[in-house]
Amino acid sequence: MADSFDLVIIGGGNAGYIPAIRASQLGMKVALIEKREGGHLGGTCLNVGCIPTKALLHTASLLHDARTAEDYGVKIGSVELDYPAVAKRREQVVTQLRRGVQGLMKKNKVQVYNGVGSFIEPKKIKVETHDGETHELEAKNVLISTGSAVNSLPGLEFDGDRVISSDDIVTENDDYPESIIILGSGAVGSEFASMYNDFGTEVTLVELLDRIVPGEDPEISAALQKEFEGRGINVLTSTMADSGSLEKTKTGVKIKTAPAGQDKKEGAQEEGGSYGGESVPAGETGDDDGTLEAECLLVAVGRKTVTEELNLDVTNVELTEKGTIKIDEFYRTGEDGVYAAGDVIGGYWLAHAAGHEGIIAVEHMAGENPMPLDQSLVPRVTFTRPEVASFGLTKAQAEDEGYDARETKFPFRAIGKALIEGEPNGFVKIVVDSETDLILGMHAIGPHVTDLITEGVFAKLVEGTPEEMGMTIHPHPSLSEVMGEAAMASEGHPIHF
Ligand SMILES: Cc1cc2nc3c(=O)[nH]c(=O)nc-3n(C[C@H](O)[C@H](O)[C@H](O)COP(=O)(O)OP(=O)(O)OC[C@H]3O[C@@H](n4cnc5c(N)ncnc54)[C@H](O)[C@@H]3O)c2cc1C
Ligand SMILES: NC(=O)c1ccc[n+]([C@@H]2O[C@H](COP(=O)([O-])OP(=O)(O)OC[C@H]3O[C@@H](n4cnc5c(N)ncnc54)[C@H](O)[C@@H]3O)[C@@H](O)[C@H]2O)c1
Repeated sequence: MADSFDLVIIGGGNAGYIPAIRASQLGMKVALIEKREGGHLGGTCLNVGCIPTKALLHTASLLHDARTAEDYGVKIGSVELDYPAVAKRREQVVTQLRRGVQGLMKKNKVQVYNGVGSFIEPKKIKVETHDGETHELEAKNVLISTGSAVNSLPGLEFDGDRVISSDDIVTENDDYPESIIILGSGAVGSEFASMYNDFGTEVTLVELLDRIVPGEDPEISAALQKEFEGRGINVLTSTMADSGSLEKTKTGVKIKTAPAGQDKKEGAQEEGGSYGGESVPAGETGDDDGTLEAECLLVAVGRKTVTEELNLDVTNVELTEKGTIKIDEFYRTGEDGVYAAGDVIGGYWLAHAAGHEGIIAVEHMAGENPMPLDQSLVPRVTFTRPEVASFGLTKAQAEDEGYDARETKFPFRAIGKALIEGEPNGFVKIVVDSETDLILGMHAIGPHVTDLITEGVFAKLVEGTPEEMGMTIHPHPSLSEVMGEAAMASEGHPIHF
């Protein structure tokens, strides 16, 4: 006999377990299916994404602080990285959070199944467990949240040793490379470039487009590149790696690179680019024999959606050409009562976006009246040193959309706390509609901007103006003062610059 549920969710990442909790709060009987071995919930983000990477980046940041401690009058002596201990701590953090999510499922009476979920019929789901058991679940509604997985390029297939993915880095327990070539400078490529550079690894960052973090404001890309190069990272933009030339040697890899042709760049912009989408194949290079050599090659050119095991053919769920599931503003697919959220639908491939999308989907199922997600309110964050954060439109994008936009920039070097913390580089930009004085976007690089950006998002959410942000009293001395100053600068009266 099939078990019956108000909602069956396939995929236990942010777009799955978070809406499971919300659905339970709304009185639904919920089942959550997760295929990861060990039944670990939390998806990419908790197991191989946000959390383990940020744990590693925290160590990188501590290393940097320890190496520069003498500038602040603290003598530490020799500073060394104990990688097995770093990996152990990373795992402790991940394990503790996994337990937390498991506990939340229990608390919210969500029935968790560990196995592969697939459609038998649009409202009948099969779970095949790893030890060969099968369960059938009847569902009034289904939420597909099967997420995304690492994606390589033809000729650069992952081998876990010389040609590696982000999954390999965050599950490595013993060692880290002395040198690395990183293909792709989106969030994955740039964060690992920053981390390995702090670890002491020799890093070459190769980007097909003409600037790194190409999804960000061009001035942010230029500022990050300057910081990276100042730290000794070899940054190659407008550069194409020839996958056919890959050679695995006794000690590592060799690959040829050449200037990227315009056609390839356009392909990358259309199909991939930072924050989601499909990657473009690494093509042939020209005559220039710019051979790169390193211990390993990280391919970080975007991810692919996971839908193969779902047996979508028995439903009216449709896929786009890029393999993402087609949805409407409430995340309804083409099949009545079947919704989809998270990386599997494309858009911003970010954990916080995934969770919000899933919540809107289940609130809609429950007959609540959720507001559709405003994409311009999704903060985009990159945890490099220095950090990058943004939301909404750049000035150029705003003008393309017909706004009479004005842009103002305020530097961190005019903020006392930034000097105290030894982080004077960076700035916050605010883009405003000159006609209405409403905020259209913010773009920031510098200390803790991944935290600071939320103030701007909230101001935009409540249709606040820079005038009101400027009137908000920011504690002194704090980094948050940069937000108030940027807002006052937008009104033509910054105080400290
Ligand atoms: C290295 C890295 C770092 C990142 N850092 C950040 C960050 O700092 N901040 C941020 O916002 N985002 C970050 N992201 C992106 C973030 O991880 C994703 O946007 C987020 O995990 C998407 O959540 P999701 O639930 O849609 O998909 P996923 O997290 O991919 O979860 C999908 C789940 O579904 C399961 N599944 C798939 N098919 C089936 C099936 N048929 N049956 C049962 N289960 C199935 C999978 O095992 C998986 O657990 C990072 C990503 C990577 C790779
Ligand atoms: N801090 C965060 O929020 C965070 C961290 C990591 C990952 N993520 C998410 O995970 C997803 C995957 O990240 P990603 O960085 O792998 O993908 P991405 O799409 O963000 O960036 C891929 C980059 O690779 C470049 N590229 C494509 N083909 C190339 C080639 N052949 N050679 C060189 N460069 C090439 C693209 O131009 C682009 O800059 C993203 O959507 C991102 O939002 C988020």
